[in-house]
Amino acid sequence: MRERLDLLGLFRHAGPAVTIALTAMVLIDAVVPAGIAIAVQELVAADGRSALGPVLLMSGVVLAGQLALAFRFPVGRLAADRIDGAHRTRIAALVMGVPTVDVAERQDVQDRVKTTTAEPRDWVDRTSGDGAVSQLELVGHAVALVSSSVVLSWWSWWLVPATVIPAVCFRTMHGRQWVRHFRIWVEGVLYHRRWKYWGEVATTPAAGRELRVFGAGEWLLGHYTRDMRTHVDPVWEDDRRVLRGLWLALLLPLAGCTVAFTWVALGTAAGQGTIALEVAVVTAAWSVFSVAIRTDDVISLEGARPVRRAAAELERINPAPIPPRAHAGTAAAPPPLVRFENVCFSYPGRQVLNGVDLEIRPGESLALVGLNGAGKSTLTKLLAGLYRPDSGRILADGTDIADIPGWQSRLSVVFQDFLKYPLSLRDNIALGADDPGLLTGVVRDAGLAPVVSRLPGGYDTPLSRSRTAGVDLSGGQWQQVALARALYATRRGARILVLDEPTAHLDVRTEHDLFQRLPDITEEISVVLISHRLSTVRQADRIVLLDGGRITESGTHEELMAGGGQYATMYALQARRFSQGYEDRLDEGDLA
Ligand SMILES: Nc1ncnc2c1ncn2[C@@H]1O[C@H](COP(=O)(O)OP(=O)(O)OP(=O)(O)O)[C@@H](O)[C@H]1O
Repeated sequence: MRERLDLLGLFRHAGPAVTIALTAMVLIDAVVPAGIAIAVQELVAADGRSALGPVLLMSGVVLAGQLALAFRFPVGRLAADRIDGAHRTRIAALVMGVPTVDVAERQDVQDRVKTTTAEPRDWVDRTSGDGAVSQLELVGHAVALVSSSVVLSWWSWWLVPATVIPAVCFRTMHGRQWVRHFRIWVEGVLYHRRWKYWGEVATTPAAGRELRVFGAGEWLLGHYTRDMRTHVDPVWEDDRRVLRGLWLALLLPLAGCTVAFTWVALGTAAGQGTIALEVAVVTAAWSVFSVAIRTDDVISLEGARPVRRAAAELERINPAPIPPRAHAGTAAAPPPLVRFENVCFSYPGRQVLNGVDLEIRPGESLALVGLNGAGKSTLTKLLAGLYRPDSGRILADGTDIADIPGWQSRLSVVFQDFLKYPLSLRDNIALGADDPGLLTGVVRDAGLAPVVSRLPGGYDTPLSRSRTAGVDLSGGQWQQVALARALYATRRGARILVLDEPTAHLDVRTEHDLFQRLPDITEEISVVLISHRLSTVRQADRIVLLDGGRITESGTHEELMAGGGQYATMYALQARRFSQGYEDRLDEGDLA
């Protein structure tokens, strides 16, 4: 019951006009049979008197019914779409509202997000909006039953249970058959996906080449048929069962109608009621029957249930309000002194940081180096407050960053896997906080100015081939866009700039130019730079080496080289390989 009320409550997202219009149409549709019964009664009873009134009544009822029928689907679609829009926005806000990313990364959270926001692909898939509209229609069915019952009771109140009870029993039985059918279908959905997959493989040109060359067509069709039969055999078997059961179940409302028709006919013959009343009652009994056999809402309600449940479970993740951005023009505070104190952190089943002690001093450029998988990116995500340490603390000017409101707006990051928005260059950099005065400067600093001059629409060129007049950029140019985005945030108040492999896709010259400019463009900002190219990090004020979950070396390039530790070994090895023309990344095997 609660789930059903919740569904009706979703109409608050459809807007009052649409909700009122749809409710009116559903109610008109529901009372049309009773209205026709009354109009027919009036017509028959007119008998010689002017039939103008009854004819007008009949015309009005029929017309209203037809109009309601014509508008019900588009208005219902509009309501469902608005509800779905609000529902999906709410889910996105819920997930976005969690300041750390560990919750969003959880498999159970991902599964629920997928369930609750998926577009319907198969006949069993339904959205929240579909469920809400079906629930309203169910209310309409109840109104239809009540209004027809009123007409039936004019003959005898016994006619109401005699017709309505078998009709409700039929609806319940047939509804259960549909729910069972639905569940059988859903149980085999894994095989459904598989045979869909085999079907796609069989018909795509790329796969077609391989299948022909390797003569694997028969093998693939075998899989296709086997998986399809595994899924559809139980469904077809249940189809047959439903059809067999439907005949038996239909006997119930038919028996109710037959009793009503016979009773009324015999009564009229015996002079118990007028012909006019008989016609009205027979029409109402037919209406009860027709309401009983409309069970299409059952699938919508059942299909929307997992969507609603997943949404309710996501509601429990308890989001915080999305933190405000730092604003341009506000006197930006100087960069803080950041201290990692004995920080430990694990992903599920894997400890990555094991007692990190580290200082990021105000305004310094700090290079963080280490082998692949050492935990460098993880450390910067902890700094950005995207994860919380399992133990230990990260302090900014003595306060735990978890207790600093809007901490994330004080940072700017170029992530290794930065996003490429299919939007204009302007939006890709400003992310909606447009300030033309800042844009030109960061584009120049990121080395993007020549690219912008070649774009057909300048800053407003969509960076996606799928958009009208859109263009795509090269990997290196996209990286410059990500850098410009990060620099833009620093101009708006961020005071720590994290660069995680910011030049991995840049050519040597562009990279060299960028690092030459970096000290000037990041003045009064702390910079944390992660790079595998040790030739580029050597210019940093300080270099720290992360190994075995701890900071094991710290100093300037010269100090670390003189120390002869792991950094010195890595540097020497990389310099040698570079001079021989090899790629300059190192992994554990190189140091053995
Ligand atoms: N979201 C995650 N869930 C589970 N494990 C993760 C996740 N992100 C990273 N890891 C694991 O944590 C370890 C450290 O990863 P991280 O990306 O921090 O290393 P890194 O030093 O930045 O590596 P690279 O130099 O290759 O970029 C790796 O073993 C990685 O597989």
